[in-house]
Amino acid sequence: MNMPPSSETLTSSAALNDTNALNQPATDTAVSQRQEVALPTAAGLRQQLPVSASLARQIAGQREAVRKILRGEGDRTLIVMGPCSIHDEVAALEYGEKLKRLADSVSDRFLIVMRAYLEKPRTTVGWKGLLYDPERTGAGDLNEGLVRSRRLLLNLSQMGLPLATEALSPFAMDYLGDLISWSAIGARTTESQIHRELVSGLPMPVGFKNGTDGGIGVATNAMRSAAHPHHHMGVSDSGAPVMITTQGNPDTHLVMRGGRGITNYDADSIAVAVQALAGANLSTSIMVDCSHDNAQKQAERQIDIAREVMAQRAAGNDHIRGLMLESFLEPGRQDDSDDLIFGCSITDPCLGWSQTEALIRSL
Ligand SMILES: O=C[C@H](O)[C@H](O)COP(=O)(O)O
Ligand SMILES: C=C(OP(=O)(O)O)C(=O)O
Repeated sequence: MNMPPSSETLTSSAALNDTNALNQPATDTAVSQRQEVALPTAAGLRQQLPVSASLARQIAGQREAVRKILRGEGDRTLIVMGPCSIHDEVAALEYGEKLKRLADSVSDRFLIVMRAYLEKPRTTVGWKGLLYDPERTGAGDLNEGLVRSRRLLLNLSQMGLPLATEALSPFAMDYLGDLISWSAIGARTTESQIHRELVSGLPMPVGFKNGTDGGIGVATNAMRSAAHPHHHMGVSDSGAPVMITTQGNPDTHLVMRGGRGITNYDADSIAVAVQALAGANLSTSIMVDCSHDNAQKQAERQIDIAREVMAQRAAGNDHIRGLMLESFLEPGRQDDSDDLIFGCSITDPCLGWSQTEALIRSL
């Protein structure tokens, strides 16, 4: 049966026959509804704020130290700890100084890596971190955010601290990744193919968080995907669109953070996860995130969780290789305002410094 052409078909075939229409630039609604502001290229920012040869050697050594722990070598436990997010560089540097002293004093038992989180994934909307909106006005200023983020990472690295971050924008790592020794893919993005492709090309160990529903299947799929080579679209160091080919990242692991209000740091949950990882022929090294759904947004719960997890490790569970803690100078959290408490989180609640120090020494 001959169907009459739809009005859409008529429009497009009319346009195809109209050479003038073909020569007109398309009015693309997706493009016309956004504004663009030029950013520096990744190479340009790295040149403006360079990593010296000795700092690059330090970071290569720190990545290797993290890798060894996650590969099961040695007795040390990796602890990734620091603020939920950094909104104030002065407070972050003060925290970094304290952390460095603490890290040095327990370095026979722990490798402490500072959380230097500059991008926050939001459940819906909210402040997205220093990188996106350094003045926290809501206007966003990525030019300023990139410079301030890189300068802060450089200053913290120069103190001798290994640094951790969450890789959220697939482009941010080109600007900052040379300063990072361990990276997370968050619960909200572990299922994303784009993030798995990104990890496949990253030069540092990466922890995939379990999904926000608490299930580990998404993270184990992520580990399999990220271990694989990929071809994907991206932007070169000099700002051109390119096809990127990655080799696969052999150093990924699972981070257990609970989900949907249910915790998963107990021995049974960890045993189930180890079995699933072993069954999939993946690394059975596990980091327990003592915060997020495991702590049910109550920062102090991290103390008991960290102790309980370290007790499992002391009892012989060698699969547990790392802990994550959210900690800052002051305990708790605050809503953003013009009258902020110095060193207190404006995102998730954190342990204060004295609680943090006491906890690490007790472990
Ligand atoms: O770690 C921080 C938060 O849990 C995460 O960014 C989500 O925050 P939100 O639910 O407040 O948006
Ligand atoms: C957002 C974070 O964690 P998750 O992805 O587990 O919610 C975080 O560690 O800051």
